[in-house]
Amino acid sequence: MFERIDYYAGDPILGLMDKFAADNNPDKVNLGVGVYYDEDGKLPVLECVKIAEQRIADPVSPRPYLPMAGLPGHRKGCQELLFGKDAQILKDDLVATIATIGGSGALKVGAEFMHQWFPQAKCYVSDPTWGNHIAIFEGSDVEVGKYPYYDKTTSSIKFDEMIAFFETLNKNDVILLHPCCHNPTGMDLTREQWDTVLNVIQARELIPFMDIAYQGFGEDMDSDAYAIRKAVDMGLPLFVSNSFSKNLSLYGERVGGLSVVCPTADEAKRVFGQLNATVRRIYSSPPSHGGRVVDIVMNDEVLHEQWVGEVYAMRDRIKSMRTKLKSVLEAKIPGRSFDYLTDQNGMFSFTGLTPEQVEQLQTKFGIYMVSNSRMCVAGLNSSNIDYVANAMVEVLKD
Ligand SMILES: Cc1[nH+]cc(COP(=O)(O)O)c(/C=N/[C@@H](CC(=O)O)C(=O)O)c1O
Repeated sequence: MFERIDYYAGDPILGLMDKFAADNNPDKVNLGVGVYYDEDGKLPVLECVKIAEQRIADPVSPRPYLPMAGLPGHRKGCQELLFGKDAQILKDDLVATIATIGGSGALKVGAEFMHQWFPQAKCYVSDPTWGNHIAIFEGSDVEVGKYPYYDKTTSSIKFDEMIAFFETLNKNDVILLHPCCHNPTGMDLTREQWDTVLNVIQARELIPFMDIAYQGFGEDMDSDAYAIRKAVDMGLPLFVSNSFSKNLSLYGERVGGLSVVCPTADEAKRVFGQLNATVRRIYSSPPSHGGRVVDIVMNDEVLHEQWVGEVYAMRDRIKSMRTKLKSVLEAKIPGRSFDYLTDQNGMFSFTGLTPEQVEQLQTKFGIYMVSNSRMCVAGLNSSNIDYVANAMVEVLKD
């Protein structure tokens, strides 16, 4: 019956978690999956989340189905985080926002919506990008192409090539963009570069789809949303998928959002309805617990302020690990530049190691990076950073 079904080769990122768990090396270090670990190597529960969960736990309340679009407070929290508390588009009801099953769920609903309502549109992703971007859109029968983005030889962005490529695209083609903390390269556009990209998108009548999964880990909550808010200022139609997995450290609670900025309130109403219909036919409604945590943290002023502080502490620890690793490596390999570690933003660094060197790190040292050489810098801490640096020196020498 099922003998013709292909074996699943596994996911290049999530598959690392199982391999890491099975590794008996006492010195093993997980620099694979994009998860923030604290200075003790532990996945934190944020203080603001603890308080929110205490409120949810006492008094205990029933767990009815949520609306297809999720809790209004979850949706409001997404909108204010992405567009700003006083954004005119929110006052004018121009944004259709639903709560989703993480950023992945937001991308999936967005892809399904595009396939249904813009069937001719192709989706273009950066080269390289988060691998699941391609799988999610192709899984919704949206044809996926790649735009030039990262130059491995110079550890820089192929900006002119990217712009030239955008200028060849057709009306309503979708461009999947990372507003900050690019995954997997960590290389972000400058504000001037974003302005140029958005001008081309406007001129070619392309549809920007911005996937922001690390808001707050780059510069700050508002700066990280620069591209999003600039697109709004320009009056562009805009899709935004956001994730609270990393900045609320709620990975397993599956909380995110999908927002669509529309030209009129009537269009926003139409889009909102179809987003609901799309949710209904995929998973009916989003999870309750995570949605309530988002609602409480995002809408309680005191908890929101505490949350921002906790995110910036995570951001700053990652930045300190980047600086430390760079200085240790440059001391051990004089004359070789490791500027990429501090040029890059957010959770990831594209180390440029070859697949063979990445494999050696794993088999000889128990250090796990993604095979494309992506390192999750948030897996580094004071007790493992010298071990990782020495191992990198070893494999770089071979
Ligand atoms: C850019 C991006 N977008 C969306 C997601 C999905 O987030 P979620 O809210 O958990 O559905 C991730 C997750 N990235 C990390 C984990 C993964 O691969 O699923 C990663 O890149 O390691 C991203 O890196």
